[in-house]
Amino acid sequence: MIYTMTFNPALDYIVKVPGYQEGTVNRTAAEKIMAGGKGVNVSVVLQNLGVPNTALGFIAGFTGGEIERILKQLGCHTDFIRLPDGNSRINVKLKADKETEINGQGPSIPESAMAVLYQKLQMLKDGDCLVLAGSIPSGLPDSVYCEIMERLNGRNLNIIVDAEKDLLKNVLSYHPFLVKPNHHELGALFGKTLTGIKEIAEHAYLVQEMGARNVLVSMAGEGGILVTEEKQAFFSPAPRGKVVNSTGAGDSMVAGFLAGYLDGKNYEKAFRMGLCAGSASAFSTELAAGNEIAALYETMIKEPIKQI
Ligand SMILES: Nc1ncnc2c1ncn2[C@@H]1O[C@H](COP(=O)(O)OP(=O)(O)OP(=O)(O)O)[C@@H](O)[C@H]1O
Ligand SMILES: O=P(O)(O)OC[C@@]1(O)O[C@H](CO)[C@@H](O)[C@@H]1O
Repeated sequence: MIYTMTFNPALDYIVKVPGYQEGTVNRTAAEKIMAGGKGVNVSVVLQNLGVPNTALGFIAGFTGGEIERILKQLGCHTDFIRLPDGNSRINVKLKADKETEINGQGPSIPESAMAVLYQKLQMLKDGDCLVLAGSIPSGLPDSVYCEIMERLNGRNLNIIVDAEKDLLKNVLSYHPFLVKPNHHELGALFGKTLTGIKEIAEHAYLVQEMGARNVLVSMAGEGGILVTEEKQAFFSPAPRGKVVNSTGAGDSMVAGFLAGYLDGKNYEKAFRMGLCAGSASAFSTELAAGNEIAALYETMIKEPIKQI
């Protein structure tokens, strides 16, 4: 079974505001509310690919209720912990000439709720996957993903981490199965701006030396790089298409990678599926549907993936 864990789920309020101007009243040309948060998005895309999974996390208030309702409507299985106070955040995604995001802080998570989470995680069995994805509400320490991995140490689990800065750095020594920074996040780990495939791949190898088993680096429209535990490195450009909404492209990539990997344990297939799921979401108003991912995969399978 696959579990996704989102500490800070959100309602994503996606607004199109052509000609947006600061300091004045702007009117939207289109708007949409979606359930969001990185682990939540992974769950939705896995579900769209027909891969059973459970979305774990904390929700609060009327916004939390709406997140759960939307996910159920999409056919997702959820097992959220309800917090006593506050509201799950609303993250604003402003699509104008440039894309601007305002992500909320989210409700605080009391120790009693953390205890319920740790209890719940005891249900994970050998062979299960756990996706730890997204930021954590302020008030929780940057070591919280480590704490989870520490408690699960010794079990035969595949743990995937999609996080940045110390939240990511701290888990590496626990040997996660996969980490998926984008190339900016990868550079930030080393206090650098990375350019070019060679430099990005070299730093992906460094992250592997720090403990990650597999490192998948997403590069938005430039594609991605995968460094595997078999010491192979692949680069592929992204499938071509018209970008409509790239929110959640990275999460879709994680879902596609996992779905591809679990179907035959082949890293090249997993990488292709990751790229296709990421791009299919970027080319769609919502997160990618299974048939949209499959259609890109059919095109992409005709081209060999470059080993670097
Ligand atoms: N402009 C684009 N054109 C084609 N594919 C794209 C584009 N943007 C994203 N993708 C696809 O999605 C994958 C992940 O994108 P990206 O690197 O933007 O992830 P991310 O930064 O984690 O995104 P997010 O935080 O918005 O989920 C890319 O590797 C690519 O396959
Ligand atoms: O604030 P975080 O947890 O880093 O990111 C949250 C978020 O921006 O990530 C998803 C896209 O990847 C969105 O659904 C959501 O709003």
